[in-house]
This record gives sequence, structure tokens and C-alpha cells, in this order.
Amino acid sequence: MVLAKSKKNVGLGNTLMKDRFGKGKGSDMRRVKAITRIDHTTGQAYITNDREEAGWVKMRSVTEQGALDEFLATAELAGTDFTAEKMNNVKIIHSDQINPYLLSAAEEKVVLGKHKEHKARLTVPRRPKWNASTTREELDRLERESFLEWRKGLAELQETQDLLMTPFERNIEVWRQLWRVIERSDVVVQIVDARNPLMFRSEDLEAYVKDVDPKKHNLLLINKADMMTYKQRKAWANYLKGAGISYRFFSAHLAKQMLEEQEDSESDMESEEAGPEAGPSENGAPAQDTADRQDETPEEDGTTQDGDSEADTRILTVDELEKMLLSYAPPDVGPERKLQVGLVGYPNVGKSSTINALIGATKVSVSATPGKTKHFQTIHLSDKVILCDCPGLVFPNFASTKAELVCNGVLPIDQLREYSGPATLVARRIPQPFLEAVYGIQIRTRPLEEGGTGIPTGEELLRAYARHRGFMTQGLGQPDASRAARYVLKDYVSGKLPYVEPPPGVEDAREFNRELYDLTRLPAKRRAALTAAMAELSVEVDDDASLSSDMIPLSGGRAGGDKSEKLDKAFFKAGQGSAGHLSMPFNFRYTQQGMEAAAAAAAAGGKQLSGRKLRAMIALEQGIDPKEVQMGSGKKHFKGGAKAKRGKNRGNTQKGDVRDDEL
Ligand SMILES: Nc1nc2c(ncn2[C@@H]2O[C@H](COP(=O)(O)OP(=O)(O)OP(=O)(O)O)[C@@H](O)[C@H]2O)c(=O)[nH]1
Repeated sequence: MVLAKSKKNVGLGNTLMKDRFGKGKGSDMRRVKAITRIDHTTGQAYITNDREEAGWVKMRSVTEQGALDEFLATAELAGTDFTAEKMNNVKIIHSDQINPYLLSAAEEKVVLGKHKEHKARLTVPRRPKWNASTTREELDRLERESFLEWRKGLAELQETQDLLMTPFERNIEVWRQLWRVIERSDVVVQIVDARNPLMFRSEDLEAYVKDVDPKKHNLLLINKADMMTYKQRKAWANYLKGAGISYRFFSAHLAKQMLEEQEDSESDMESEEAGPEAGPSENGAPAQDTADRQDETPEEDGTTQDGDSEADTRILTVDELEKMLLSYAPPDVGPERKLQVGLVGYPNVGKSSTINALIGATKVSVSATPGKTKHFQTIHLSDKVILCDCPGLVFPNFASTKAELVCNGVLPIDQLREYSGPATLVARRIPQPFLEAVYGIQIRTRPLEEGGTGIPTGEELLRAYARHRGFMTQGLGQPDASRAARYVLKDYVSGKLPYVEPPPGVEDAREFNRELYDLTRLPAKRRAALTAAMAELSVEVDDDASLSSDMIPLSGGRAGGDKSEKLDKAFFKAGQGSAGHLSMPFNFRYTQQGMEAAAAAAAAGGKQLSGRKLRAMIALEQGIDPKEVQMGSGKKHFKGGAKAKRGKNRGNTQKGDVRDDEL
């Protein structure tokens, strides 16, 4: 609320008074007498307006009464009806469910509209035209002037339109590297992160490449494609093809893995002197993991397998990438005229990893020779190809919120002061069962009937993580959410907590990402613990078992029916704690029991590990009696009073650490 600075301008109340009684009539107010009344039931005195005052005084009380007076007056007027009406209409909105650092759907729509409107102004700085007669000093001056103009333009855009932008590169020296890389390259490969290709793409960079020479080519290389499901690649492929963007999916991570496995099998072959049929194919059979990911082929998903669509969604191997790059080669390519490939992109999108994968695949000794300038590297990849590696740089682009920039890894996490926005985004994007499975935590959310949304808030996630890791604040000993935020956000940026932005036109991001949360994407340690328990019970674990939120029965539904109910009983029997109060932390044996029981329950419940089972398992792991967790009742929270503590964190855990009232 903005407070009026002068007495002449006291807002709505004054305006109404003036309107009704005219100038000067406001002095009548002085005639209002405040009288003291005694409440005979309590014996307390209170001050109120005299009831016998002129009728208009009643109106005054509407705008000038204090909250309590207003409440009492209204209650007096409406009697019991008042209570009934209030109770029927009441909707609790907790302040922690509205994050002031994020946008509402309506606000986001407005902001996206503005982004669209001003998209054309998101330019990269151009190097001024020059020719043989331009002196070095002259060019330097021209470059600086043009750069300054570019910066002024973007600053004005930010200020006048109140738009949030990426912290784009402001150092002219870095842009000079880019200019040189573009000038010498036949094809400019823009490497982007598969989790948000458009955020990392500079459309104007592609236009600039063509401005410099229409014969140059652009390629959008969507790296980290291992973080996408086949369906996600398909959806992005449809969008990118529709938009006429030349793109390919790649994964430096899978390429590296494939190479290592290839090398391993080659050395095995050498040592065993195995026959040719035992070895990998000449051009390298895909590594198992690579094959697994590539296996999500169109026909498996029931779509037609025509050559084109396969190529559209395929994650290229290094050989295929090199072949693809060579397709851009000028006709006279050879040892004298090598194909020059420029690699550009934001920091951290995987440029170095891509180059390393390419270098590894060529199996030639690579000399990293410095280019004409000191800063970008030229790498002679083969007798036909030179790679020009440009330093990573942030291009100008719009962003809806700072939280989005943090989650995209564009703003550094270590210097972060406001963490609630990005943490809320993480809690909204990653399904609760997956978060719980990754960290082995229980996130206590506000029950639906108390105004909870069924999705944890950022704070709820961070507090659960902090409690689990024993991160406590000094003094009051509350879970240290700020410290937890650094870890959780770094995990999000690194991809441990996977999420892929849907392409424009795909509205339901949760559905788009649903298949991403399977057991294969759990960290190796967590997955190993689970599969070990399964193996002991001779149970096959389904790698596709989903850990997305729809596995949690939010309104009393129970996955698995009778069968799972019986198993639940067996499962809960495993916990020896009495009546929901535990005096000692659970030991490992108990945890193991719990895991086994959960695994059995998961197996009987149709292979799928439901959120409920998983939560029970995690509860046991944490040393919390599963009986304390209301599962399958629609209340995803703890009953008050449980004081179980995890042995490991006992010293840091505060009394009542798992109590409901903490929420
Ligand atoms: N999952 C996955 N992670 C990848 C892939 N490529 C790179 N990364 C990871 O992304 C992070 C950044 O990779 P780099 O290769 O250092 O990225 P860069 O673009 O060279 O970064 P700068 O040197 O800062 O410009 C590293 O943690 C890599 O392990 C990929 O294909 N898949």
C-alpha cells in the first residue's frame, strides 16, 4: 500500500467524504464523540462511537474502523448468519503458497506477450564493415562505437519496457572472439542445452552468420539429449521442423560413454585374442546405455518408423555428427582447404564435452593450436575439419523471472540471496515422489483440507532436505533452508533433478515430463539400494516404474487393491515401534526390512512402485515409523508427536523435528 505523503491527499476515504459532504463539511467529523462503554460480561472498557450520532457517522466507521472494531460491528449486525456465511465461503490461502518472486499465470501471459512484441530487438552486436584500407585503430574505434550503441539499445529496452533479461555478455573482447569465429567458419554450430533449447538459442546469431556470408551454415546442436525421453525429442523435433530450424540431437555424455565402452571391449578383445565375431563392429556399436536410450525408437512407441522421423529424433553418435558437419563442406574441401566449424554457446551447455567427444572419436593425435587471437582455440580434428572453439558467452534473451534464470544455470547459485523463487519452481516441476526417492526424504506438505495444494512448496522441500542432511540454523535450530537451497538448486542445474521445458504449444509441462521420472534416472546409489533389496526378494525391478506424482493417491485411492493392502500389513509389521511413538532410532536391520517389505509391496502392486510404497520405504530409511505417516488417506503429512530421529543426524536434529506443527 502506498501511503499518502500529504494530508491533502488521504486517499479513497477522504475522496468519498468530500464527494458526499462537500468541502468544509469534513469538519463535522469533529462533532463525533468517542464514548467509553463497559462490557458487562467481561467488565472491560472499550471505546466506540456514540450510537446517537448523526446517521452519516455509521458510514465513517466503514472506512475508519480498526479491523477488530469492524469485525465486532459486523458480527453485531449479522449475528449468527455472519458466522455461517463466513464459514461457507472461507478459503484458506496461505502466504507460503504464493511466491512473490514468481509470476501468476495471468502475469506470465502478459510478460510473454511483451517478449514476443520486442523479440526483434534481441540482437547480438555486429562487427562494423571493414576492408583492406581500414586501419587497425580505425576498426577498433568503429567496433567500440557500434558496441556502445548496441548496449545502449538493450539498456533502453530493459528500462522502458521493464523487461527482465539474461545477464548478457558486456565485455567487447568476448564478442570480438565471436566475430572472428563467425568470419572464419563455414558452419556455425550453436550448442544449446536440451532442457530448454529456446532459452539458450540466439536467433539473431543465426541471422548474423547469414549477414556475414549467405554461404555460411547454421546448425542448432541440442546437447544433453540424454536428459530427454523419446517423446520429448519428438515434440521438440516437430516444433523445430515447423519453425524451419536446422537442428540435431546430441549427447556428449552418451558419446563419451560409448567411446569408453568401445575402448574397453577393444582392449578385452586384444587380451583375449578373441575372434572377429566377438568384437564390436568396425564403426563402433553403441554402448549399452546409448543403445537403451536410442532404443526408445519410434516403432516401440507405436509411431511409424520412416527414415525421416528416425533421423529427426535420433541422438547422433560422434561419427554421425562428423559426417553431418562434413555435409556442409565447400566443394574444394581437403588438406589445403579444411572445413571450419565454429562452436558457440552459453557457458555450461557442454561445448568442451562435445569437442572432447569429437576428438576422442577421431583417434588422431590432436594439436590444439592457438588461432590468430589468443582466446579462441582451433583444433585440427582431421585432415578435413578444423574446430574453432569460442569462449562461452551469454546472449541477450528475455526471462520471465530471476528464478527461471537460476534454474537454467544462467545466474550463479553461490551468490544467490533470494532462493525461495527457484526452490518453488523446483518443487513445482519435479514430482514429490521423485524428489523423495532421490534424496531419501519425506516432504511434509500441508494437508489438502488445510489449504494445501498437493504440491510441496519450495520451503517444504528445503526444510525436508535440511532436516535430512542435518543443516540447522544457529540459535533457534530450525532447518537451514538457505543452505539446503544451494544443494537442491545445484542438483537441478546439473540434471540430477531432471526437467525438460516443453516446446511452445505444449501446455501441460507436468504431463510432458511424466515419463522422465523412472527408476533409471535415480542416482546410482539410490537405485542400487533399491535393486539390491529387490534382488534379495527375487523381484524384477521395472526400470520404467514411474515416480511421477500421479502415482500418489491424493484422495484416498490405493494402488494395488486388496493385494497391496495385505502387503501393507506385512510391511507395517516390520516396524516394531509402539503406538506411533518411537523412543529409539531405527537401526539398519529395520531399514533393510522396510526396504524389502516395500519392494515386495511394489512388486505385488504390479511392478510399479507407487508413491505411497516409496514414501513408506523412505520413512523407514529415515528411521520414522511408517505408521506415523498417513499414507493413502489423502493426508500426506505426519501425525503430530512423532519424535523419531535419524541416528546419523541425531546430534543436529531438534526435539519435535518431525512434528506437524512445524509446518
Ligand atoms: N547429461 C549430460 N551432461 C552433459 C552433457 N554434456 C556436458 N554435460 C555436463 O555439463 C556440464 C558442462 O559441460 P562443459 O563441457 O564443461 O560445458 P562448456 O559449454 O564447455 O562450459 P564452459 O567451459 O563454461 O563454456 C558438465 O558438468 C558436463 O558433465 C551431456 O551430453 N549430457
